[in-house]
Amino acid sequence: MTDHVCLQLQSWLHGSAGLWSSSLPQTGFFPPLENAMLLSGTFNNRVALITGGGTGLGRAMTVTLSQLGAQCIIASRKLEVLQQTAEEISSQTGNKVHAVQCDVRDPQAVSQCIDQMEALTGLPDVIINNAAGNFVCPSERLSPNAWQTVIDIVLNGTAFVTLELGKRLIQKQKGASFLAITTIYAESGSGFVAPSASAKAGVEALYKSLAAEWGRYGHRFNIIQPGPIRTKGAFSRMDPTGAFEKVKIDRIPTGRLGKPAELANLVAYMSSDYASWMSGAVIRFDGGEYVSIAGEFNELRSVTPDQWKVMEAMIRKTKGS
Ligand SMILES: CCCCC/C=C\C/C=C\C/C=C\C=C\C(=O)SCCNC(=O)CCNC(=O)[C@H](O)C(C)(C)COP(=O)(O)OP(=O)(O)OC[C@H]1O[C@@H](n2cnc3c(N)ncnc32)[C@H](O)[C@@H]1OP(=O)(O)O
Ligand SMILES: NC(=O)C1=CN([C@@H]2O[C@H](COP(=O)(O)OP(=O)(O)OC[C@H]3O[C@@H](n4cnc5c(N)ncnc54)[C@H](OP(=O)(O)O)[C@@H]3O)[C@@H](O)[C@H]2O)C=CC1
Repeated sequence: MTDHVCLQLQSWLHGSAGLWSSSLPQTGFFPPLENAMLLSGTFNNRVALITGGGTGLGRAMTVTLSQLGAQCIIASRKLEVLQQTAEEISSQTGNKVHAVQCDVRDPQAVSQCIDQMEALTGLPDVIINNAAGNFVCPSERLSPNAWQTVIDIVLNGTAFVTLELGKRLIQKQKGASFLAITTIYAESGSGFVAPSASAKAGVEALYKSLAAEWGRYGHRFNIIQPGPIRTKGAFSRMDPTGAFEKVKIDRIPTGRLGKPAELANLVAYMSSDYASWMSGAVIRFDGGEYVSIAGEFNELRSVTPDQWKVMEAMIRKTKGS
């Protein structure tokens, strides 16, 4: 028996058993709740700008904020996509969603887009910097333009939107909540997405800096780092073959991907007056993925109770160093 368990352990250590496969099957402990969490009317008489709000996670944020009473503006490059999303959400919630075309890489376009927005709704109370560009690529294959494109969308785009709106809000003495959507690897860095990691780290530095500087103008700045949540935009560029999805799920302690509506509830809370004392916060929202990857001994999840008996006996038998 003991020899058999030792052999199993050796085979596991040498990688013939799945390193990340847990000895306990996930039993659906963490079902997602996808309805809007806050009270209806929480965002009545509020205007929310969501960059990249036409698709994926930005779209889900727009649905939730609109359900809760906000008048939303969604902005990105593809006007047709924005218009369709805006119409669908407006008719679903009864609250107007406006579509405004804007390439956040271009500061003049950003300024014009904000002019348009001011004419439509006045300056926003809630700003969600969600637009992004990303793709997996070995760093030695990146061209200068590939690097620059991601930095321009993510870091410069967020800065142009935030600074232009911030200046106008300060001028009008109007408070606002700013939120940036980054990623869990903004902190750790990550191979194969170096431009995105660098840009998202820059966004976090910008938001923490402004949280300190612009609280005096009534502005809050917070950050959410989502873990993997299925969207066409992300998954088609991060896992085009689908080969890595199971690996990802296996290393998430809650045993599943996140849902767009779950993230949208957190966005709504952090953008609402219920969070008016929250500024400079960085909230990781990843089902436990980050700590699961980081912990030195977390692979030991694969050790079975029989294997633990053998290992414990070996450890206890050892005397001295
Ligand atoms: C290990 C397990 C992995 C499993 C993963 C599973 C799930 C994912 C989990 C987590 C996700 C975590 C984080 C996600 C972060 C995100 O940001 S996801 C958001 C993704 N959404 C988007 O990217 C939408 C917008 N993107 C785009 O429009 C385009 O993709 C692009 C960013 C490229 C910008 O488009 P455009 O301005 O039209 O640029 P170009 O096509 O002209 O390209 C500019 C230069 O970039 C080079 N380039 C483009 N694609 C690639 C590529 N795949 N590889 C290498 N280089 C690329 C292109 O050649 C241009 O450079 P040159 O001019 O040729 O030098
Ligand atoms: N899904 C996930 O697992 C994760 C996502 N994230 C983050 O969540 C956010 C949303 O991503 P997700 O919904 O998955 O992906 P999407 O691709 O659906 O969203 C990205 C959005 O950004 C917009 N966008 C891209 N370039 C520009 C630009 N130059 N100017 C204006 N808008 C632009 C796109 O619209 P258009 O093409 O019309 O311009 C699109 O709506 C991003 O910040 C991403 O980094 C972070 C961690 C995990």
